[in-house]
Amino acid sequence: MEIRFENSKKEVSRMITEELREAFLVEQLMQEDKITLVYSHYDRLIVGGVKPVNSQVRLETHTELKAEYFLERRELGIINVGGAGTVTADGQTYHLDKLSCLYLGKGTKEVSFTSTDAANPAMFYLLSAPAHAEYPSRLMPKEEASPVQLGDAMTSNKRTVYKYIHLEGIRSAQLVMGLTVLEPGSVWNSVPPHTHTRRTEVYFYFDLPENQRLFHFMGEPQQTRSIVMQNHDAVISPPWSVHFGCGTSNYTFIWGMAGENQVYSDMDALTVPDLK
Ligand SMILES: O=C[C@H](O)[C@@H](O)CC(=O)C(=O)O
Ligand SMILES: [Zn+2]
Repeated sequence: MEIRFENSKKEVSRMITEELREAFLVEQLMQEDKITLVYSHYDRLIVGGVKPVNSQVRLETHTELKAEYFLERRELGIINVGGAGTVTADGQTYHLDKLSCLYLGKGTKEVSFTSTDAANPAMFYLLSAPAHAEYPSRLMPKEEASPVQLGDAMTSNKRTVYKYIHLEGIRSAQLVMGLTVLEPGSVWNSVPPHTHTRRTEVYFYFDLPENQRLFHFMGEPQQTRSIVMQNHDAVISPPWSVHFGCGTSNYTFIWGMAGENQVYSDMDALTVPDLK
């Protein structure tokens, strides 16, 4: 597991492209038959991915956690972005079709991932936050994730937000998680943009065709920076940073947050002309 520490606003404002990518971009999370994990010190979020093909893959603890098992003091949100698969947690088997979400609460000891069909493997996106209270594990298919329509075709940002782990959905100690599907022809996500110093956010982009790219914007609103991303890359958004993107094609993304509170609508809104 890779460990990444924080960077100050001032430091970030002076970073060259490579430094910015090294600090915030998490590349290619979906590796065959192994778990990729990055521990960010922004709200201690762990971002990861696993694509089981030929074998069952287990979630192991890591020396940095000083824990007997990964979820001893943590909770985990899982969203499948591939073919059908199963997650087994302490003997209980959960079936996840594409875009189903599974929440595993603190105290879950054994976690493993399998694909139903090796020819169309599951791809599980993982986001974990520290948890000091136990909430029940729960599966939620996309159909139950309260869709909200946002944006307009005229501003190329027509999209549907699905919330899974939040105050009115799957309850958690601090994790908030869901996904946003852009309509064909719409390419701008999270515009008009916002910040929320109360929470760190991580974006994971998928269903972006191989030879297309996503321009993810970060930084202070009056000093934006961009990171060019590919399908299955994630990006860490510090609490003080804007987070929005534009694709050269249609795409979908998972957003996830942790921090001071769990109120989804508690954003500090910006207008497009606020940006520099
Ligand atoms: O704080 C909330 C997150 O940035 C996302 O939910 C926003 C988003 O998916 C969108 O507007 O498209
Ligand atoms: Zn946000």
